[in-house]
Amino acid sequence: MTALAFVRFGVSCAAQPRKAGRKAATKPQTGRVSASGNGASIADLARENGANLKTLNGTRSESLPESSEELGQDQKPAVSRINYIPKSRWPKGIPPVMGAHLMPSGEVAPISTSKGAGVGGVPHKFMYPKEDKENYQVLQFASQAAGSQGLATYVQQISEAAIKERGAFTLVLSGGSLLKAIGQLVGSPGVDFSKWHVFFVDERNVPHSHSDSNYKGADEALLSKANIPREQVHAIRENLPVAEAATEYAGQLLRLDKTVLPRNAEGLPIFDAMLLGLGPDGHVASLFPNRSQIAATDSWVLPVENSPKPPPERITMSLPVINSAKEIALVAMGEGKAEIVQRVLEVQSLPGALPAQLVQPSSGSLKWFLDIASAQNLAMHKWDSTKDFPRST
Ligand SMILES: O=C1O[C@H](COP(=O)(O)O)[C@@H](O)[C@H](O)[C@H]1O
Repeated sequence: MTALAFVRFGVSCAAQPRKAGRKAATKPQTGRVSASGNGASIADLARENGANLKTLNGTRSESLPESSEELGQDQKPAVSRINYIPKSRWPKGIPPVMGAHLMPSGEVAPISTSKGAGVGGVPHKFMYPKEDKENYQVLQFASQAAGSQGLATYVQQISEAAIKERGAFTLVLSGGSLLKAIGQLVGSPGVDFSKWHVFFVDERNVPHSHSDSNYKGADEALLSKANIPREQVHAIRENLPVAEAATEYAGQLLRLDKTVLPRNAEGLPIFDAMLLGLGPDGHVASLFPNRSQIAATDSWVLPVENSPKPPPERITMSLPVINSAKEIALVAMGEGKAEIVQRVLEVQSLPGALPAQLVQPSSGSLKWFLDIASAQNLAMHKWDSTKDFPRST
């Protein structure tokens, strides 16, 4: 049995563009195409879609220099650490599309921490552990615009179902690039924002007016435009010491009526929808590789100090809370996410090295939202082969 279903939206249409300057597809195809048995590789897919194969197959020359000779003497050690991007590569700063960030050490954060795994040998394949994970899906859209539209539609559908069922919809937001997609729902008939309760999976410990604040991003993209009652926007408090902010947020969640935020058998909150971004190092929320927060099982909300991605102080929901959600969307679109998407979906990391691999809802469902650019390194056509790719046994 295959542990992970793969669905392509719209990618079999002729000449779906992925380059800027060509009009992007905005509507997802309604039909679903299973990867199994169609024999198409990502390269085939790219050809079908008019993508430049050389770019798709080439190593990401913008990530790493061709050889250490390109670097000055003082930067050579960075090259030997193959997971690190030399700062000299982008004198004007790391392109935001890479989602890169400087660590307190002054180095640029690793694209992924498991790159060495399997080098020179057979990589260990990442598998979602249980066989009965029919609820885990990878959705690949023909363009970022189509993926954003797909995400908006997904949220709209969950919202409608939840409101019909119990008169409320609970949505947990991340910061970053996915917020704009949800903003598209403003003005959509059929979205009853008055029943929405919005939460934050993580926040940076800065004032809400600060450009680093996830609340600010959500406010600009959605909250200021949609008629969600302010008391139903459950923000992580600003201007508190980080540990207090975490405790205060857990308190906010605990105090909510169970008709709004039900609990599961373990007493954990069941959010209707949780939208997670994917950092270039494999982080989700503010759960960073190899940090103690990943292992925390006794708190709903955790403080983070010395975050490898600035700002250093953050507040994050814990993995048990994330994994109790009914629907989780892991959103990673654009070429800058291609490498980490491949690592997370196909290469088994050391425990804790890729937090995104630990997003495994216990009884809910997980959908990856990818576009053709972020999925370009995946060997999805092999996923159903237990010989080539023993994802499930
Ligand atoms: O720092 C963060 O980064 C992740 C990923 O953001 P993206 O812009 O690369 O999508 C985000 O999901 C998280 O909420 C945020 O605090």
